[in-house]
Amino acid sequence: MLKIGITGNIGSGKTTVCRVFELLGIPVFYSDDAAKQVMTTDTQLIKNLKQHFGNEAYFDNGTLNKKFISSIVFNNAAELNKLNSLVHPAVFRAFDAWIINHTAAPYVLKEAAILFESGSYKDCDHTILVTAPTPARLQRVIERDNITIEQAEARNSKQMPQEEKVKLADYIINNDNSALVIPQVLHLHKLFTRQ
Ligand SMILES: CC(C)(COP(=O)(O)OP(=O)(O)OC[C@H]1O[C@@H](n2cnc3c(N)ncnc32)[C@H](O)[C@@H]1O)[C@@H](O)C(=O)NCCC(=O)NCCS
Ligand SMILES: Nc1ncnc2c1ncn2[C@@H]1O[C@H](COP(=O)(O)OP(=O)(O)OP(=O)(O)O)[C@@H](O)[C@H]1O
Repeated sequence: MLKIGITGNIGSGKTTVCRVFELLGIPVFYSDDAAKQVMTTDTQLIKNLKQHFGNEAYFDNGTLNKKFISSIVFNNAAELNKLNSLVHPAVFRAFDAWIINHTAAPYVLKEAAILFESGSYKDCDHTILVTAPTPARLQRVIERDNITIEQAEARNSKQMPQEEKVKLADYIINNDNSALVIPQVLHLHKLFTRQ
């Protein structure tokens, strides 16, 4: 079974594109969601995160204080690296456990915002990059997450530039509204299922 990594910079529309693959019956592992999941269920990881970021990283009811963590990591590269080094091994384990339940699928998608930055693209048979121009991407996340342009730019600046990712990706899905997304998805689906 093929493992396909799918990524794109913040606001590119990778989650939206993944929903189309799901409509075709393709299982999608959402790394961002998995990260949030392990950060609230893996007791050793929770302990390590509290030890490093302080008890404020969690609310009293055990939920993650995303605003607090974001305010630290998206303004400091070393802190983001530390967060990544604590969280990513648990996400990789979650993916290995997840894929066991999807061996009947012709291929699976691993959606990750930082597929190339984290090096996890090396474990994938192919990679897809979802692209859109930076101003459109920032505008989308400002509206989706109700954040300021400065906050959106800070997050964007922590990611490898889209033009670098274009060089690394095997396939591109253009989501700038100049081309329809569904035919691009169907084209790749045919390739991966050898239809
Ligand atoms: C910092 C956290 C708590 C903020 O949560 P919040 O719900 O507010 O934002 P969300 O997760 O939707 O992230 C917003 C966007 O920021 C970008 N982003 C998230 N994590 C990272 C990261 N480690 N490096 C660079 N960009 C990132 C992505 O484009 C993402 O879609 C959260 O992003 C997190 O725990 N990140 C670390 C885990 C991680 O690396 N996740 C990404 C894939 S495994
Ligand atoms: N072609 C498009 N035109 C306009 N809005 C779009 C388009 N594609 C996606 N969006 C919207 O832009 C926002 C970002 O899309 P989505 O959440 O799929 O991006 P993402 O790449 O997963 O982002 P992030 O890395 O921030 O999680 C969403 O609100 C989505 O509905």
